[in-house]
Amino acid sequence: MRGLVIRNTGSWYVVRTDDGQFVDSKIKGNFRLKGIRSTNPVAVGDFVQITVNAEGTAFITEIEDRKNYIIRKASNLSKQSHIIAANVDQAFLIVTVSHPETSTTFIDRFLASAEAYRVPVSLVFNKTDCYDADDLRYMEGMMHLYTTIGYPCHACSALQSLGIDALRDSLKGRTTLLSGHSGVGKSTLLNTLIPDLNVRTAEISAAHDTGMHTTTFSEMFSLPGGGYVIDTPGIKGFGTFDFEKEEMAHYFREIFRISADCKYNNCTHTHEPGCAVRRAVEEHLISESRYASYLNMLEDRHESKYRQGY
Ligand SMILES: Nc1nc2c(ncn2[C@@H]2O[C@H](COP(=O)(O)OP(=O)(O)OP(=O)(O)O)[C@@H](O)[C@H]2O)c(=O)[nH]1
Ligand SMILES: [Zn+2]
Repeated sequence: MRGLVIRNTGSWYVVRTDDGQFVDSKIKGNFRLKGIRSTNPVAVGDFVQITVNAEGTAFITEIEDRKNYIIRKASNLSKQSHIIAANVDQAFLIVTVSHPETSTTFIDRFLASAEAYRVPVSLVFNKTDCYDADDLRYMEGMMHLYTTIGYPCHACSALQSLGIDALRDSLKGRTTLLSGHSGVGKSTLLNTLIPDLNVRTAEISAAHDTGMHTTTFSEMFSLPGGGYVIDTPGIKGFGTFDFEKEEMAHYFREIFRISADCKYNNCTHTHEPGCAVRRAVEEHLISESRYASYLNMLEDRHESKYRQGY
């Protein structure tokens, strides 16, 4: 029987079969996936084949090829990775202008890593109900900036259900990873999008699930209008990605576009003569905050923060 892995609690996986049943499943035998040494060979978002036992539980016997997957290193020194989610269509980065403020550095790092993983991102500005005039003006500026670069933006209040319809539209029929700092309102948004969520999570949480609510595991929720949202508690960004100094610009779309005009094709856009990027920053064609994030990531590269994941 074919199904979708919607939840992982240690050695057990909850599989939603194509005919809508939830089956607690375990891995049979040793799965070795090409190219990755992973602590969890099967991840939320995987399509699998299962064989149901007499007790009603099942063995996962096969994993279908993945369209993509998002990983982070299991620990700093480990070569093993943890797969956060598989087969992701897009990510929603939930941000707030205040209560708490999400920094542009954090946003730009997230966007850069999403570029590396080739996952399209939309920015969702939440808590608009508690913004003052300055906050709103700042948010509009940010929305303009990121929309221009090519990231769709939404404004909403998860608490007051404002701006939720537009979100629903772009979530429909897709598998969306939900990310953002702690406290920006991810859980609140999930509950607004899926009003019977509490009931549903209770329903699918099987007997084997005891003590595993430490929210370190990703979980997939099906949306009333079709599509899925993946909640990744405790994971603020995409995992690791390695890159050379000259490649950093690839992950900043507008910087990359303009870098075609730099004098040197290995330009790092820091000090080189004839740098079109630095000129564009001076002429306000590239935002200073984006350029600052770019420099910031270049510096951090030496400390290999991005190899460690976060
Ligand atoms: N004013 C206002 N408060 C909100 C809104 N959305 C969430 N909050 C509040 O912000 C706080 C944090 O919300 P959560 O939904 O728990 O945030 P989270 O992103 O899930 O946080 P973690 O679970 O720590 O990752 C709660 O007190 C919510 O009531 C909103 O749209 N407006
Ligand atoms: Zn340059």
